[in-house]
Parts: sequence; structure tokens; C-alpha cells
Amino acid sequence: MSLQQLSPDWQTWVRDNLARGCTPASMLPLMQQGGFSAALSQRALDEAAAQLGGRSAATQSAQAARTAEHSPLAEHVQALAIGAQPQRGRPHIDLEANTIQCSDGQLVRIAAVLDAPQVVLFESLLSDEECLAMIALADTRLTRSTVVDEQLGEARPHEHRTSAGAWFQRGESELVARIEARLAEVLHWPVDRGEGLQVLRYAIGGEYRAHFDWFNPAHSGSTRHLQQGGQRVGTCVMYLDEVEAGGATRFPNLGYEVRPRRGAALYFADVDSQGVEDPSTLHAGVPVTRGVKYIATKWLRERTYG
Ligand SMILES: O=C(O)CCC(=O)C(=O)O
Ligand SMILES: [Fe+2]
Repeated sequence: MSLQQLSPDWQTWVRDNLARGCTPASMLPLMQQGGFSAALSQRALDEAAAQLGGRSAATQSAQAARTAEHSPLAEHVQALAIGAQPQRGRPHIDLEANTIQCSDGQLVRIAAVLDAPQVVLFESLLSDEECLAMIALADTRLTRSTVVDEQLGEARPHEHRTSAGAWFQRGESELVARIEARLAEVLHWPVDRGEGLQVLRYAIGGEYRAHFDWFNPAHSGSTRHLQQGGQRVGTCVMYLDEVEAGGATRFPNLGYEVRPRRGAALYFADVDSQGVEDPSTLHAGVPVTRGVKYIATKWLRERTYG
């Protein structure tokens, strides 16, 4: 039942690629990049290959005709093309149970799941103490938030983003390292493929208007960001504080929003199951109308970052 342990996206990916003649050897590294162990990937591939072998005779002969056209070189080129195309890996969350027991003792609850775009809402990803400690640390270094200029790639203040922000180096303190290690465990995505945590503080009226977290490859300003660590493949917004009114994270095209709650976290994949930038992830931090909103955001990159 190893195949069942993969997310539905990954199961489809494994079946489709085997069916079109890719070798398990070419797929194994991509699955490992996606966060699966070599042993689980191998077993899942064996299982899917066995299932494929048991299909109807008609399908099998069509498949045989197709694979007969494949010289080893053609197969190799095809395998390379899979790697080069947007077949990016993306984080993977074990959704089988309703809780995830982290090795540091934190019991994380899965509160809501959307399949596509993949959105997972967690409760108690952070403890109250962790949230309050992050707020206290951030308060000492908050500065006006910026957006990335589409043409120049420079960070600059913008009326669409009225919050104050603080960056934290990866692993810069025991607390930051603990949160990062927990995220890596829950999302099956290595710490070194993440940007440093960013804490944002929104006062009344503060907002972040609708945007994508992925860098648009068509914009010249994206080039230098994409060169360093590749695309943003996932976003995790952790809510550090209660907000009396307003301040939801809203996906306007999905008609869905998450209201802040201390310790909860919203994860969404920025790319679809094929690894392509997903326009349905358009999202906004809606204006705070009463209270103050604090979040910590972790952006996950396709490759090693920094
Ligand atoms: O403020 C929010 O709820 C969303 C923040 C966000 O989208 C971001 O930091 O990229
Ligand atoms: Fe965002």
C-alpha cells in the first residue's frame, strides 16, 4: 500500500509518467526531491508498475507499441525533459490522520483541506508561548514592508502593502530553528529550501492587496529571484495573534478566507500538481478593522536557497 501513502497528486504523477514510458530510475530522484524517502518512492513505483502491468490486454498492447518506439536515448531525453519542465516537486503533507505528531512534541491539527489549489489549514502548529515570543522578537526590528518591483526586482515600499515587517535569518535562534524544523517535518520540505521567516505586523487599516507569492517568469524583475533558489513552491502563513475584526487571508477567486487565530497556520501550494505557477492562489491580507494582526510567513523554494 505504499502508493496510497503518496498524496493524490503524486499518485497521479507516478501513474501518468509510468504509463507514458518513463523509467522508475528517472522518477525516483524527483520523488525524493518531493520529500519522499528512497525506500517509499521505490515501493510506490514498484506497486504502480505492477498495477499498470495488470491492465487490459488492449491497453497493454497499445502501451507496448509506444514503448517499442523508445530507444534508451529517447527515454533518457524524456526523463531529462521531465526534470527541466515545470515538473517541480512541492511540499507534501501527510493527510491520512487528522493530527500530525511532531518529533518535538507539538501535536498539530489538520482543520481544513482543499485539493486544488492545495490549501491546508492547521491548528496548533505553534504554541501560544512560541507566538508571543516571535511577536516580542519582531517588535524590536519592525520596518515598513516592501514589495518586489516587477521590472527591477528591487524591494520597495508600496501602498498595496501597508504592514511592518521583520526578517529572521534561517536558524538564527533556538526558537526560529525549532519552528523551521517543525515546518520541514510537517511539509516534508528541507529547511535549506526555505526563505528566512518574515514576521508582519498590520495595524488598523493595514492590508496586503491581492497578489501571488510566485515570481512571474515573464517579468524581468523575477530573473534574479528565480536564479537564487528557483520558484516559490509553497507558502505557510502562521498566525501569531488573535485579531478582533478583519485581517483574514482571502483567496478572492476561491471565495475562501481564513480568519486569524493564534497558533494556526495556513499552507498553500503556489504551484499546481505539475509544478506550474498557479493563478488560483491569488490571495490578500484583508484590512484589519479592529485590533492588530501579526503573522510569520515562510516561503518554500524549489531548490536550496541562500
Ligand atoms: O496577511 C496575510 O494574511 C497574507 C500575507 C501574505 O500573503 C504574504 O505575506 O505573502
Ligand atoms: Fe502572499
